[in-house]
Amino acid sequence: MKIALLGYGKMGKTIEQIAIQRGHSIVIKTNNEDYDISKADIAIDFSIPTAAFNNITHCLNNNIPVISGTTGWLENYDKAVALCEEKKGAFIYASNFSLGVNIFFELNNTLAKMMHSLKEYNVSIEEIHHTQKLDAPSGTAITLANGIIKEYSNLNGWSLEPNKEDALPITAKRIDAVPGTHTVTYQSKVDTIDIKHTAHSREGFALGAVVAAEWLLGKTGVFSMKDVLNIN
Ligand SMILES: NC(=O)C1=CN([C@@H]2O[C@H](COP(=O)(O)OP(=O)(O)OC[C@H]3O[C@@H](n4cnc5c(N)ncnc54)[C@H](OP(=O)(O)O)[C@@H]3O)[C@@H](O)[C@H]2O)C=CC1
Ligand SMILES: O=C(O)C1=N[C@H](C(=O)O)C[C@H](O)C1
Repeated sequence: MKIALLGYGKMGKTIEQIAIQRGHSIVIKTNNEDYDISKADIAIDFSIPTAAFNNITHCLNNNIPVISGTTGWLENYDKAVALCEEKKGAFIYASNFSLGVNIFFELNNTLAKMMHSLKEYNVSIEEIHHTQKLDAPSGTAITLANGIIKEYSNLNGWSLEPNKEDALPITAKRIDAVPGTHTVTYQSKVDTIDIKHTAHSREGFALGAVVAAEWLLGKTGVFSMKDVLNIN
């Protein structure tokens, strides 16, 4: 595949290495909006929250399938979906492309189904990332929170404030070069249940994005990593 890398930062560079190892070529690598997308078979956007939606719409308007891993732009997700459907294009967004985190999402959903009626446990999320991260909480933490909130009728959303009524608390920590650690905790007076995913590098995210691009090429529609990984 001829791949356009929209965003050539930490993730763009890791994706480049893995894509080349898997026999693909990189025809565009850019850190701005000045590129000729018609040269590419598919685009992979790992840019910044304020640029992702423009990159995605530019691809869809030019009939180029697009993968986006950029977080912090989801207020425009429904518009991206509508445009993809209108143009009969192909689009995947995932807050986290790694296989391990997508399994962790399923564990989180199952655990929330088991815990929601046990009122002695309080649920919370902690995420830890490197200090260069622009958004908080992480996209992955938001996906985890949504998986929990849909099981809890007393939770109306999530909050970075610790004691907000009706909200699932998320703590976001920024430490040195941490690639991404997520912990979901259920705490009672007598015990604690934690489930935790720790990324050791960016390779898992990058491999998942390339696998998603390979899977998406030739398809039409809006998909998720559950489709790519054939989960459920
Ligand atoms: N879904 C997943 O699995 C993962 C998602 N992410 C997300 O991916 C995004 C990128 O992460 P990361 O690579 O670590 O961040 P970086 O800051 O290292 O890279 C982002 C790059 O985007 C560039 N950029 C700025 N404006 C544009 C534009 N208009 N078009 C294209 N590129 C642009 C930046 O350039 P400049 O520095 O010049 O501004 C920078 O090089 C983040 O939102 C992060 O949360 C990260 C890891 C995994
Ligand atoms: O910015 C990052 O680095 C990461 N961002 C994603 C997120 O916001 O969840 C995925 C991963 O945790 C790394």
